[in-house]
Amino acid sequence: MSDTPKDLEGLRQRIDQLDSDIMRLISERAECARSVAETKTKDDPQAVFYRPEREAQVLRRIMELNDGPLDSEEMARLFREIMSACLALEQPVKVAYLGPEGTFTQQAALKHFGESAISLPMAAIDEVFREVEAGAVNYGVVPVENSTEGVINHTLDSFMDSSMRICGEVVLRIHHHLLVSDNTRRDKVSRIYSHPQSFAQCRKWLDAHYPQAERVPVSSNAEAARLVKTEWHSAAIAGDMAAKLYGLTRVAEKIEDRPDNSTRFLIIGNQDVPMSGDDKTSIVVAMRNQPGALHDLLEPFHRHQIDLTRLETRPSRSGVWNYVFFIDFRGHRDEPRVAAVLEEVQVRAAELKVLGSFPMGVL
Ligand SMILES: O=C(O)C(=O)C[C@]1(C(=O)O)C=C[C@@H](O)C=C1
Repeated sequence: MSDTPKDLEGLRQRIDQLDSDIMRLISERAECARSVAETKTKDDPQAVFYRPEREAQVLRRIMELNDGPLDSEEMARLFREIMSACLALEQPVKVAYLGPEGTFTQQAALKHFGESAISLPMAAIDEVFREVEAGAVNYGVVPVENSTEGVINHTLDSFMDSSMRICGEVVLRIHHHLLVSDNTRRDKVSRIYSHPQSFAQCRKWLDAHYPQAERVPVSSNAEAARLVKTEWHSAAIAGDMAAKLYGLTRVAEKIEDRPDNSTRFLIIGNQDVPMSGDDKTSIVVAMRNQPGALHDLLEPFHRHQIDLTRLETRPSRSGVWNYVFFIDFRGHRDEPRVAAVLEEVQVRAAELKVLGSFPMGVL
């Protein structure tokens, strides 16, 4: 770095030169990806181009190699976009998400697949499942749990009726803002629109700042933002994407009660994902309704020292007062230790479905 020029003109010339080098290297990388695609289709005409385990490895490696000055997440985000563009060159990937446009789920889809993916909004979670199942899109993105409000039951229930598998996860920090339009009389806000989950995540802030305003629940944050455009006495609680989409202004930023408020989303698809080196597995298990059933189910995990990351109970679709358990744990189904546990659980359970093994969310 000792030959780095010090004057503005010299620095800009250096940047131009570096940009040319970066562009040449990105093009070379893209050529490589194109050759990867040819190799994949030569071996298998039905080849799958998107490889979640490889993408996770590429991003983790970049984060490990990086020594600044950009922080590792920032660097990984740049590579996320390069890979997204390379994948689009192999085959554009089509992703359905819980819409409408401007929702946090769209943000999660773009964070996971990058801006070169074609993303299509769906009106409901089961529609996302149906589109993937029908082959109209390659993957789907649905929310599964929020750190403040807990699990999204609709998503768990959709897995019970579906053969879809989980191919990945993405965690998004959720920041809510109070938004108004140019027409809003800010001192006269008497109605606030938002999704019920967002109201719940901002309850204390609303009680403190807008105790008198009517809270009107709507189907999504983006819908809340859309409604505000036409009413002078209304505001919306929504995120940045919705604010940008509808040209709204933030009156108050990051109004969520908990600063670590985040939502986990799942990537659903038709493929079994190989090991990436840092994976998670999701299963759904129905136990016979008898004393000690939950203990019997969990005991093998404890004995094989497998780390459970989540356990949810949902009413079973068959029979009153029967329950199924959704369990997430660290490890991949191809690891011998995990395979052994799954075999034992299979014997003890009335029914076991492996929803998928997939890379832990990287970004
Ligand atoms: O390694 C592959 O299989 C590729 O297709 C290349 C590549 C990449 O750009 O690095 C692109 C898309 C895949 O999802 C994973 C990685």
